[in-house]
Amino acid sequence: MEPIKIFDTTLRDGEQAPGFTMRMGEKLQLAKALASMGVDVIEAGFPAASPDDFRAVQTIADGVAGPTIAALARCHSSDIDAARDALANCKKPRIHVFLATSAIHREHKLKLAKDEILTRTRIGVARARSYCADVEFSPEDASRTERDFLGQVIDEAIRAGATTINIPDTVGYTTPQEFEDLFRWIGEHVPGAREITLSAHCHDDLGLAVANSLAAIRGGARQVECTLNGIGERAGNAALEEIVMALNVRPEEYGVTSAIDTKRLVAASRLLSRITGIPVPPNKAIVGKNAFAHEAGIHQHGMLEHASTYEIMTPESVGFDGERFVLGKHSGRHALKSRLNELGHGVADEDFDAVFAAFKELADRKREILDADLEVLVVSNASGATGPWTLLSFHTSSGTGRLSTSTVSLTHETAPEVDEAATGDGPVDATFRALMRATQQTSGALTDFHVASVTLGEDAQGQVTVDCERGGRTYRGVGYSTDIVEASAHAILDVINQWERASVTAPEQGMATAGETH
Ligand SMILES: CC(=O)SCCNC(=O)CCNC(=O)[C@H](O)C(C)(C)COP(=O)(O)OP(=O)(O)OC[C@H]1O[C@@H](n2cnc3c(N)ncnc32)[C@H](O)[C@@H]1OP(=O)(O)O
Ligand SMILES: CC(C)C(=O)C(=O)O
Ligand SMILES: [Mg+2]
Repeated sequence: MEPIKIFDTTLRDGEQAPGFTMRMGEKLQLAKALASMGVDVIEAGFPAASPDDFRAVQTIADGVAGPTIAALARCHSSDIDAARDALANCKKPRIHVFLATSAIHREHKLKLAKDEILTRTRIGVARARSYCADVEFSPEDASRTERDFLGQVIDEAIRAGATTINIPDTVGYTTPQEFEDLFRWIGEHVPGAREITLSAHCHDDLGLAVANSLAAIRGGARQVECTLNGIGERAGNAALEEIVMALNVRPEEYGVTSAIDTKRLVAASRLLSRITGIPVPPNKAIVGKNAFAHEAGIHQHGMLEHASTYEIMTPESVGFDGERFVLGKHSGRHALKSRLNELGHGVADEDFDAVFAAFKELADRKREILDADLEVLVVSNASGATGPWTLLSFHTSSGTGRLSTSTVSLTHETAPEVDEAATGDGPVDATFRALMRATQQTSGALTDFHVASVTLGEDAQGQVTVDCERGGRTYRGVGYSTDIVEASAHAILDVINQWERASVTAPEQGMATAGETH
């Protein structure tokens, strides 16, 4: 396995993207995290761009040990001198000089002829080399540059002293096949190209930045330029974590190995996200919240049998400590049973179908089922206090300065559907009255009402506890739902069911029940 250099440009190309500006202390913190992760080169900034950029490069050059610290410069003597000055105290400095070479950039932007590009390249690289033994040259927009001319420019840069030639796909235009071929061509046709390091710098305008970087490696690149989370100009740069893990997971494909401590990838990604305030998309490869999460029942079953069924790398290998098994509407019996067992809520086989049905019903209403939701499911099922009345549906309306109304539809174990309506002081009172009327209860009063959130979030379940008084005794009912009025209806019906069950077993004494409080 040959070593490959990981050149991180999060602090330069990454910071160029709108919304990703970082402050000095934040840059230093990120640079230290990159150094601990084992990146070979940190491009710390573009010193000529602003006094702040100059100071950031200087601070990182002075304060971060380990990696080479690179500073970017145009083919302008003042830019190159600024890079030299910012790197003055650096143990491993690199000046990175660039100049666009494609016809589009030459004619429309730089307004320079080919021979002027060659001259400026020579002068710029030689100046940088007179200051620093490590000089990188980038022919900007290389992938849209005429091949012969690109070869001439690279030759000129190598002869002027460049030790790394970086081939940027500045606008994300190339394809993997074309880029691999370009690197092979440079290695075979440009004198001295095999004596220096060839590097790839890809942008993601067509979503091909990582694929193109990997293709460049196959073509002979031994340095790849990339950013954490793939941030950078427009659609971004190639994502560091994706390149590194592709090399790790498929070494036989690329034949190179990086020095990155992959266990630090997730932490570095999160640090960047926290600094910039820009969240990592959940489906982002390697570092996204869902990168190792499974909700689908078939996948969860496979994972429970053997993790390799649906994972090509372990979460530990990238430092992922997030949720793995997410219970939701797509989950199946295997995953539910396994989670309940983990929580210490083993459910008997004969009860499991009921718990699973209640789980699916809740999952249709709630995006994610959390452990507290499972506890509620198990507790509701274990109480066994479900009948004889069941709430089919309800509707309430209420508003400022007007009575609330509630209509309810119920079924009874031994009777057809019943519909009733009532008004009250608020939707809970109206629902209480409608339920009393529908179930033909002649006495009983709602004396206390308490609502609590079972879990957090906008679709959290509410737990409603009601106390109802009848014949000098207080009966307690509990209901759960993502809608608190519905949870109230379930809680009230829980009490009414206790009354009915009590009157069936001992009608004349009004016997105490499981839900009774004194
Ligand atoms: C592909 C890349 O990512 S390249 C890096 C891009 N990054 C940045 O541009 C961020 C930092 N840039 C800046 O702060 C500013 O653009 C500065 C300070 C560098 C220059 O600012 P200004 O002098 O006001 O010039 P402005 O940005 O408007 O235009 C760029 C100038 O650089 C010239 N230029 C562009 N690239 C190069 C180059 N590689 N070598 C020499 N000159 C170049 C342009 O032709 C233009 O020259 P002109 O002013 O003579 O017309
Ligand atoms: C400065 C160069 C390397 C660059 O960022 C690009 O061409 O995308
Ligand atoms: Mg770039």
